[in-house]
Amino acid sequence: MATRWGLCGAGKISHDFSVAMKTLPPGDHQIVAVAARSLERAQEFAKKHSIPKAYGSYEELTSDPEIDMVYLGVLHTEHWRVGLLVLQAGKNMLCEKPFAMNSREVGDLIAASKKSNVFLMEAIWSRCFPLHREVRRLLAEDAIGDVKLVKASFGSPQLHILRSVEKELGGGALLDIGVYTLQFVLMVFNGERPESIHATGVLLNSGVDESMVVVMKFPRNRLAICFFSIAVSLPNDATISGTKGTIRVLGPMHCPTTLEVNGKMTQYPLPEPSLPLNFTNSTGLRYEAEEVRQCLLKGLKESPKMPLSESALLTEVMDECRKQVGVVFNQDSQ
Ligand SMILES: NC(=O)C1=CN([C@@H]2O[C@H](COP(=O)(O)OP(=O)(O)OC[C@H]3O[C@@H](n4cnc5c(N)ncnc54)[C@H](OP(=O)(O)O)[C@@H]3O)[C@@H](O)[C@H]2O)C=CC1
Ligand SMILES: O=C1OC[C@@H](O)[C@H](O)[C@H]1O
Repeated sequence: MATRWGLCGAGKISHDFSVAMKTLPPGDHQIVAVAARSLERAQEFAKKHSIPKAYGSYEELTSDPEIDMVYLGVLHTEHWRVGLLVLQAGKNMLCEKPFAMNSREVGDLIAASKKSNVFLMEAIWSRCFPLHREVRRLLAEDAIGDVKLVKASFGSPQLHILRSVEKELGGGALLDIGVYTLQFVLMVFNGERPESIHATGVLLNSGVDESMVVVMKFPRNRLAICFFSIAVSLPNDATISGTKGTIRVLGPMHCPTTLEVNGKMTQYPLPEPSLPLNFTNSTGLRYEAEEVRQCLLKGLKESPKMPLSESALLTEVMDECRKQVGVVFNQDSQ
């Protein structure tokens, strides 16, 4: 039986997610409904993507018994509020990154999923790409010896995008794109907690971070450096340096298709989209959708690829970076 999806939010990422779903077998995945804050907008989206049902509120979608899994594609600032609505209604949920605005909100989402005994995953789609399976295999087999240093960058000029720059919309480089570089480091170090974090950054007038550099030290003298910016382009790649070799994930490291291991390149091509996309390589969103389906089929409540404990740690690291750089959201004082 197909996994029956409901989409909360009819914005840019929900569009790309819907296009990606078209690259999967319809017998495995179906989008049965979309909800937006306005019915008209939901209906327009549903028509474009041939989705049978459209709702003018998220509440209506969460009480649709035909939905197995909700994809939450609303702004960062809405993940907590709408996420709680979904989880408390007893629905499984794949929540766009960043999971929420801070550790308190993430803790609430995790607690709500446990209380309702439903599946929950932060949509760190990078981890579901086939290339990542290979990276994990190489690390597990010690193919590059002891990992000593990890480096990851993500720069994307998006100062013209309101949600990237406005504090009330959850703006800043860290939560939007820095999150990918930090999760990469945590993935390499198997969810271990860093011993120390040093973050420095540059703020926009709105008080959110334009650019940041984060240096972390992990147990057994292992280091990581992440740098990211919403003002400039960067290589957007990631390098894992070990005593016996190097693994490089070429840009775009958050949705990667090229892997270099000790100088040898391998490509992992993506399917072509049936409609124009808003973001790079978005047909790769298919892999997280399939990961969710496989977890549901196994009766899992979280994904081993992005466990809830790692989402919690990732958010704690981001909280600490924001504290050091001086980015404070209203949500931090609630
Ligand atoms: N995995 C990936 O590669 C990507 C992930 N994302 C993540 O997806 C999420 C949405 O990003 P994106 O699609 O670019 O954003 P959009 O600007 O397209 O907004 C998404 C939805 O958020 C809701 N929304 C918009 N403005 C407001 C507001 N002022 N108050 C309350 N809700 C609002 C709307 O829902 P409605 O339609 O119901 O009105 C809108 O459709 C973010 O958390 C982002 O991090 C984004 C891009 C790429
Ligand atoms: O997840 C994302 O990846 C691509 C970026 O441009 C976008 O802002 C971000 O949300």
